[in-house]
Amino acid sequence: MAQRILVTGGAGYIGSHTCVALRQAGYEPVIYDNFSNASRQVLKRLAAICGSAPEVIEGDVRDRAAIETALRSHDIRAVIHFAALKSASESIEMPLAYYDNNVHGTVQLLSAMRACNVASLVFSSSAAVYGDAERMPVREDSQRAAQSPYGRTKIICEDLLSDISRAEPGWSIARLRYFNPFGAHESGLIGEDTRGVPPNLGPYLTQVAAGQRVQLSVFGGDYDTRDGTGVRDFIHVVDLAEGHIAALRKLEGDAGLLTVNLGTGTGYTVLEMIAAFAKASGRPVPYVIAPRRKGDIAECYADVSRAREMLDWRARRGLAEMCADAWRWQIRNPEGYASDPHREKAML
Ligand SMILES: O=c1ccn([C@@H]2O[C@H](COP(=O)(O)OP(=O)(O)O[C@H]3O[C@H](CO)[C@H](O)[C@H](O)[C@H]3O)[C@@H](O)[C@H]2O)c(=O)[nH]1
Repeated sequence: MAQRILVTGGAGYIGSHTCVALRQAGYEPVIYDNFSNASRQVLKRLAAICGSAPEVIEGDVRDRAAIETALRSHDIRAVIHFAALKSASESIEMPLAYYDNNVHGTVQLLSAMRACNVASLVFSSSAAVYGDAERMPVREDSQRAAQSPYGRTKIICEDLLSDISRAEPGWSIARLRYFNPFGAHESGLIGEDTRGVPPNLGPYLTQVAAGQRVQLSVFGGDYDTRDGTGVRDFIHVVDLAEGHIAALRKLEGDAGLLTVNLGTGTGYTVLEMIAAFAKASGRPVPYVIAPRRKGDIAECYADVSRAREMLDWRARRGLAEMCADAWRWQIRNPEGYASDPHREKAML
């Protein structure tokens, strides 16, 4: 029987793509999600892609008893822990919610896992832990210095995981530091469903190209980069999802603690992203250069050598594919998962 993997936050953007990758790799994902920032529609879409929907448990990661029940009743072997709040800017306004969901949630999850003898964990960390790193591409052993409460919750969880793995050697833990996910599954059935004003470049760009927003504000045109705008490592969400399978496989072999960047190793500027997206969509992307955004850094892209060596994984999809897939998702789902149900029926 396929090994069952509990995927907290499995109905979210990266989580849903990881459920597809898990099925393709012969695992059985069990989604654990409180749907606070995800749609139940994703389940139908996963069924259309995978042949059947994964099992779903509606629950909160801060509910230790509910996680224990989920782990025991589904004979779970490992956990991929996505469930968290993820907006750096929002975290500045509401730090307590971030510490509660991200740190307290992880403590509860780990306690439940220990009680149930489930000792294999893939943890969602972020390039946000690096802050304004001195050297690019940034290596895993760079100093961490987060710029936001969100980034600090990730550092605290990373430290918690290293302390636990030192104290209790039975654990197998991968801390994966994601760079900037973009794109969607090639089917156009699952993608990033942003509620309200998108805080990140990818969905904002997509909505401007679709005519849902008038123009993009480019935050800062005077950085010390090749065209003055910020540089980031945009990674196709399906590549990112596949990185989790590589990590899971690695954990099956060795106990211990791994920390790995999941990026492409290539940085693109905001203006390069705009040009690539305009090309992929065939639509103009009006923009204006605006003041720098508070807390932003000039550039951040990954050193990917450890991912290659330790996980035998690398990103395979390029910028054009990322943009084309994001655009397909957008035009098929102009309102995200809340799009017209008749239209949805026609798609499935
Ligand atoms: O409307 C926008 C949105 C973004 N940007 C620019 O686009 C780049 C990327 O910004 P994002 O908000 O998309 O992503 P960040 O790199 O700021 O942060 C994201 O990636 C980080 C990891 O690198 C963390 O995970 C963080 O939580 C997540 O929001 C930055 O130069 C930003 O200034 C714009 O110019 N206009």
